[in-house]
Amino acid sequence: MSTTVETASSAVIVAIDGPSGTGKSSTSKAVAAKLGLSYLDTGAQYRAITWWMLTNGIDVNSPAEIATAAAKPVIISGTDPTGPTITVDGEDASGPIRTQEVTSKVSAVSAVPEVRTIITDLQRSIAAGAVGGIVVEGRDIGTTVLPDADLKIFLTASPEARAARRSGEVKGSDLAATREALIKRDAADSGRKTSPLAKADDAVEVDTTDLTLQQVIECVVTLVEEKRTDA
Ligand SMILES: Nc1ncnc2c1ncn2[C@@H]1O[C@H](COP(=O)(O)OP(=O)(O)O)[C@@H](O)[C@H]1O
Ligand SMILES: Nc1ccn([C@@H]2O[C@H](COP(=O)(O)OP(=O)(O)O)[C@@H](O)[C@H]2O)c(=O)n1
Repeated sequence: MSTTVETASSAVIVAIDGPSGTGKSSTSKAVAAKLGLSYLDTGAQYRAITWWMLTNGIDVNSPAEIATAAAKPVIISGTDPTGPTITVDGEDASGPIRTQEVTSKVSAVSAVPEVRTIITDLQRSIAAGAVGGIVVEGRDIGTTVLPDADLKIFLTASPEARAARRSGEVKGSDLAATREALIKRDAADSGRKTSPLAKADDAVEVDTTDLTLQQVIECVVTLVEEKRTDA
């Protein structure tokens, strides 16, 4: 299958990658809403397939079992940035995919090549159908899913800043434990064989450690507008 995604000529495709807590989701949603683009959270899709495996008795420590079951769940992503949705076999999965159990297993499930092939195809078809353009965020969008994206951004931030942001979301969470879990997940995502978390050679790197979310959003909006002017 070709990796080139064809969309209407005015449509812009933006790929935003980076590790956990760098601001991918918040930035991508805000940029897409501001510029009238669709939005796709690819992490939510990997979380959804992981949740399905866990609730359907699949041994998530067995890559062979995961591979055999990978094509079974029907995952549908709604791409409105002001209200993104995700369903699995018709059921709203937006809550259950954010549990600690799913977070701790998602790297193992998403490392299985059969899972990546299925989810990557799904992502490409969603991007191709986004006639007004789309912001797609994840770990391998600029390198693998949409290598011809018009603009590629790679967000980074220090582990301390990322852990502080993540623990700020959960009341009573332990900062040190959050930091350790985050570093462990980054290592698994960066170290896997198939389509690891990586910066594309032609991606613009933005270190968000000392930037406010608003500053990051403005930076990305400016980069998209520059691309549109150049086109
Ligand atoms: N530049 C920033 N400064 C402070 N907090 C931020 C910044 N970017 C994002 N956040 C906050 O950090 C948390 C994680 O952001 P999120 O967008 O979910 O990151 P990611 O998708 O990369 O994991 C959210 O609560 C978000 O509001
Ligand atoms: N393009 C992507 C996106 C996510 N993922 C996997 O999905 C997990 C969850 O992604 P996420 O974006 O929801 O993670 P958070 O950083 O938001 O916690 C990641 O840790 C990866 O294991 C991936 O492999 N490839």
